[in-house]
Amino acid sequence: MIKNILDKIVQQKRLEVAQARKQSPEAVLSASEFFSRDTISLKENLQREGSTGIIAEFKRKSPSKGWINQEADVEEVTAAYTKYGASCLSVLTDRDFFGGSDKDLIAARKNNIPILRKEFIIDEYQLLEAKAIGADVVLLIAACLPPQRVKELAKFAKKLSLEVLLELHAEAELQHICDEVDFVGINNRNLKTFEVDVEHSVRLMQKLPAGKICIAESGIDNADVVIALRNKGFQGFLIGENFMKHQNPGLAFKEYVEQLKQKQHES
Ligand SMILES: O=C(O)c1ccccc1NCC(=O)[C@H](O)[C@H](O)COP(=O)(O)O
Repeated sequence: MIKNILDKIVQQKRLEVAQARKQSPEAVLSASEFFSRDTISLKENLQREGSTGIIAEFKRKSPSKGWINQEADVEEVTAAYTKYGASCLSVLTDRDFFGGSDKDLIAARKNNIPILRKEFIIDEYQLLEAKAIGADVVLLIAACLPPQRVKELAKFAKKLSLEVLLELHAEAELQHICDEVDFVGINNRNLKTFEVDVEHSVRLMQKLPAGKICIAESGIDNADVVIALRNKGFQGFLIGENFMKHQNPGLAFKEYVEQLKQKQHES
């Protein structure tokens, strides 16, 4: 029985992985021009003095909103995100639910900042793919994986020099946190109702073990929220729709960062 959207997405991923493995076996992936490149560290970027901490997402559509920006040009948008101070790019590579593709990430790779492959990872093959298309960071979603699989996949990612963001939605998933993950993300979007509540990340953060870099995800719609979350100890802020809903997401990002800097200066 399908319980929420993630179950549906994971079902689709199983089919996609089986098909992709036939089309491009591991040896093909490891021959990619990006496979041997040195990855760029998000950890270092987030800890850099003056970092905005913003992980700016290229997101054309979503299960909760349908099409957000069907026309957006990935090269143009990610270049602007980079130019105006993103600490990292997040690129959705899922086609069916988010309108993304591996090609989008390859296009975003022209920018010299870390890139998160935003994907629903259930298999080591997808980590090889991430490396082959030029990602630096991968996402593991606790709600899709048992704790032991998080550990195995995170270990495999580290061998490929990929940093790992573990995403939590609920307190019951705290047991998924392991030494191999670099960042713990708390997603504010309820997967059953799609409601977003930024206070969710604040509440759950208080239960996290010390020592992990925390990233707040979803529904962060203004600079005041970033400041409030930073004051609570978050170092990263994953933001998609708030920029992508504008005709010119890069300009929306620029204005957001200007507001953030202005407010930080005043406080
Ligand atoms: O965005 C959705 O509707 C969604 C539905 C089901 C699973 C994941 C979903 N989003 C993935 C994300 O984590 C967000 O794209 C990311 O946190 C940015 O969120 P936002 O700033 O609210 O676009």
